[in-house]
Amino acid sequence: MSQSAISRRFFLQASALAGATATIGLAGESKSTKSGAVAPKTMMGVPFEKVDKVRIGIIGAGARGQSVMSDLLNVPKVEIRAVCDIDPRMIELTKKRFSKKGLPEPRLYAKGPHDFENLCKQDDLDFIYIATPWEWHTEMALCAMNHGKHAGVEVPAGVTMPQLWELVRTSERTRKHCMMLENCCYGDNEMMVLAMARQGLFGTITHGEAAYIHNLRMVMNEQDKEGRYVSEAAWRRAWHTKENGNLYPTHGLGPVCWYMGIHQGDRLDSLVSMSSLEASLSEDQQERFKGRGEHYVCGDMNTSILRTVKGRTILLQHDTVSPRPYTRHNMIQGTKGAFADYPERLYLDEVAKKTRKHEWIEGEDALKPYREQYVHELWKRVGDLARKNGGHGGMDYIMCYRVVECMLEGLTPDFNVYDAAAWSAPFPLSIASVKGGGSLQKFPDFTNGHWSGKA
Ligand SMILES: NC(=O)c1ccc[n+]([C@@H]2O[C@H](COP(=O)([O-])OP(=O)(O)OC[C@H]3O[C@@H](n4cnc5c(N)ncnc54)[C@H](O)[C@@H]3O)[C@@H](O)[C@H]2O)c1
Repeated sequence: MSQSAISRRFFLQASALAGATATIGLAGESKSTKSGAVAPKTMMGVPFEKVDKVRIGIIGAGARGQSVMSDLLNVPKVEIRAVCDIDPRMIELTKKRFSKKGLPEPRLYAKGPHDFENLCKQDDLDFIYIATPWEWHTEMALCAMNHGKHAGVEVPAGVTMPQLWELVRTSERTRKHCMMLENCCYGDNEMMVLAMARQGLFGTITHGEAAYIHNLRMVMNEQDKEGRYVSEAAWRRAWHTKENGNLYPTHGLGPVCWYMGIHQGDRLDSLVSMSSLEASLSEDQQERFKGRGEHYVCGDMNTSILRTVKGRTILLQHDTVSPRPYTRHNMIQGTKGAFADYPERLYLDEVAKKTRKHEWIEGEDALKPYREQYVHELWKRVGDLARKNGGHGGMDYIMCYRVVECMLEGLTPDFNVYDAAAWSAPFPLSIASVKGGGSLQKFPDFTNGHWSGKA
């Protein structure tokens, strides 16, 4: 097993976080390519350099940036020293937040769409968090790494294959981490299922299901009193006029990749994708606004099927326009059992054999003993604080806390640039597959062989 797999296993097995410090000092190894040239060193298993406080810059202080800022300010040993946004209202909100907390105001950057480059040059920053519209993520993460900072980028990390490759190459060249901050990996259910998967409760894992099904029709149209678009209405709807595929793959996919141990002995290999017709967004626009003169091309429901090198399959869906309740599916199937979410339920072959009933174990009382047995160590330690302080039921606080902890203790991050690239790749690959009538698309091996643990 590779060193990175070992360090991750410490973390993923829930009870041994303290033991993870044993991985300090690991370094990636060079690898010769066929042409004889030396490939850049991998970032797999590379720990953060240890720091005694974490100095953070934030690019994008909109809805998400403000929420994560609030979480970060509740994590011990964090200093937010710089904030950038092109919208003066977000700069004002930031000022108010800091003055309310009695904290020194961070350096503020608001002089246009490229002022973030000046933030990246500020020399007293360790980590730059990026929460801007998708089209900016890669450029900003590259800039952060090129100026010697670790990057923490919102989802997805990039929207084209060349962008994802550039992130990988830049992280390897600069030796800076590029983490895509997939907060859903840190949800209490997701971390519990991770512990179950790692401890073999599901047997051999064969299949998973993931999704981002969230009716965002209101969000995509919100306007303030002056008629200006609010938050994601300013940019998200525009993507529906340009691309047809899975525009937001990572919230469901990230946790399933963790359960399957992707990049710890398995790798995403191929994908096929189809989209339904487009109808919900245009009907809604027509009904509420008599249309906006916009033409939507993104099918309401996009369904992709992914296959891993080991032969596991993942159903991955995206629908942000249809009227139905929220789900990320969060489903995992193995030879001994399954878990599915929304609502959460468990199926164990050994229980079914005893009860002779093919029924889910569901409901608070029935699931309680499993929750108690498999609660993740991080949730045990900081779950109360997370629930009190954190966005999205506490998962955002747990994620912020964990990133900071890794930097303070000099640990290998829980995910790296290869995860960012592979989990984001269904964005461009599904678009290509839909264009090709459901054609098969191959995932490249972003890790240069290091996924197998043998390279
Ligand atoms: N992980 C999650 O749970 C989660 C939740 C919501 C949003 N997001 C992601 O976070 C990102 C931001 O989403 P949001 O909801 O905050 O959107 P938003 O529109 O509210 O915020 C984006 C901010 O970026 C600023 N911005 C745009 N271009 C900029 C530039 N060149 N330089 C500096 N600032 C710039 C905007 O002024 C705005 O304040 C998106 O990628 C979104 O997908 C993630």
